Amino acid sequence: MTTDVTYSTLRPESQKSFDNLLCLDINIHYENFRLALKQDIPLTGITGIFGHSGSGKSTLLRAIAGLEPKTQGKITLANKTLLNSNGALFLKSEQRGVGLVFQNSRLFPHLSVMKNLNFASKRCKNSTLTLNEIIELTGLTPLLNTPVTALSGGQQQRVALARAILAEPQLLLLDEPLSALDQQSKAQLLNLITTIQQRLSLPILYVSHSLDELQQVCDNLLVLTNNTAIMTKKSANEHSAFFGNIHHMIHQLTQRQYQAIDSTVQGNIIQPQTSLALPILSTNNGHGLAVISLQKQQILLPSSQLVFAEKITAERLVGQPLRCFILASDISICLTEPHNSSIVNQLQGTINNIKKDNTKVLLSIDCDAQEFFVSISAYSQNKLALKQGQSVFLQFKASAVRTFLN
Ligand SMILES: Nc1ncnc2c1ncn2[C@@H]1O[C@H](COP(=O)(O)OP(=O)(O)OP(=O)(O)O)[C@@H](O)[C@H]1O
Repeated sequence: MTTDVTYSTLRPESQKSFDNLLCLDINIHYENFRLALKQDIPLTGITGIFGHSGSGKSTLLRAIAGLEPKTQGKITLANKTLLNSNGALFLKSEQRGVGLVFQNSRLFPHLSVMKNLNFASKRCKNSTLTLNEIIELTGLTPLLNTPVTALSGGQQQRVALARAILAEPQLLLLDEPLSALDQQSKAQLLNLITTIQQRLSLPILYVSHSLDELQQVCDNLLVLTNNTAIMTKKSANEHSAFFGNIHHMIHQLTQRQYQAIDSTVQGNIIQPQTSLALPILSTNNGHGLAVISLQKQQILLPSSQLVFAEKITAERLVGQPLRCFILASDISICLTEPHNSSIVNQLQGTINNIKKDNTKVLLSIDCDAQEFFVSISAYSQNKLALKQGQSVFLQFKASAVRTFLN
């Protein structure tokens, strides 16, 4: 059976400003797989690429990097044509201005860190940063004489990142860069990736099948899915729904899991959840709990969840947005304000929408203009006679508020 994957966005040509866009209009066909993608991606911040295993994430990065000779169509990067198969133009990988870091760092194993970097810097110069500045930025100074085979996975990935940015790419592609690392190294490397993006104003495309990871660092999300029922719909909105702000896209994916679509739909790809980026009011309320703020209400979570931003002092964390998520299954509903409960988070909200899926119900609830998702059984919905427009209380433990570290 051929897996036919078609992605499209329908923005009128006249409304495009190409200067700051990666424009993709491509077709890649293997014996059992076809990827068709029309999508413009802004060249700002970090864009996550998410999807099922086999949905074409790595193939897409390879096509952009010029490593996929079967790519048909057109790719332009800020007005520079990388590929135009009609005009028989296929820029070589090294001419594209695109850096690529894979899951495995692919360094020269017989050389030290410094020799790996020297080798790269002989072939390409970075006019913004010196080699020393890149070494400092990536925290490699103490490791320069170490053979790369003696480095941990996280350290090897830092060398791979340093090597990639030495070439001063216009776009950096990261293909599952954290997948071989432990949790602490993952958190450190995510910090480094964000720092690199900001210091160099370098747009990054970041492939991962970990939504937690993407939620932590991405501004936008492109979702690839071989869900032909969704992707072949004619409406422009349906198509553009697959690219957008990270939090919005996670909410879109959450809602889609409760839509009765035809049998071609593949299994669920995320756990239904509320994705948040809320300002920190306090890093510790005196009881080991941090406080983040909705407009009028507050959410408590374990202070230990703030470790992600470990280099920043507690005072500087206050006012910064914290990215976190709460699984829909971790929130319960109460009709009256719960006064005698050990559960620390109790938010008042209004039911916006109710979606049913056999025995499960997904409630979309507005709390201070923030959308929350709550999944309960159809039995509970009946018992409480929940209706659209009804005022309710959401309850969840501090530990239900998760960041990437949780
Ligand atoms: N050179 C190739 N020849 C034939 N089929 C290929 C080739 N490269 C990839 N494919 C097929 O293309 C499909 C997409 O593969 P790809 O590696 O891009 O998916 P992915 O989304 O990155 O998956 P994963 O998350 O598992 O890494 C798969 O079905 C794969 O078998």
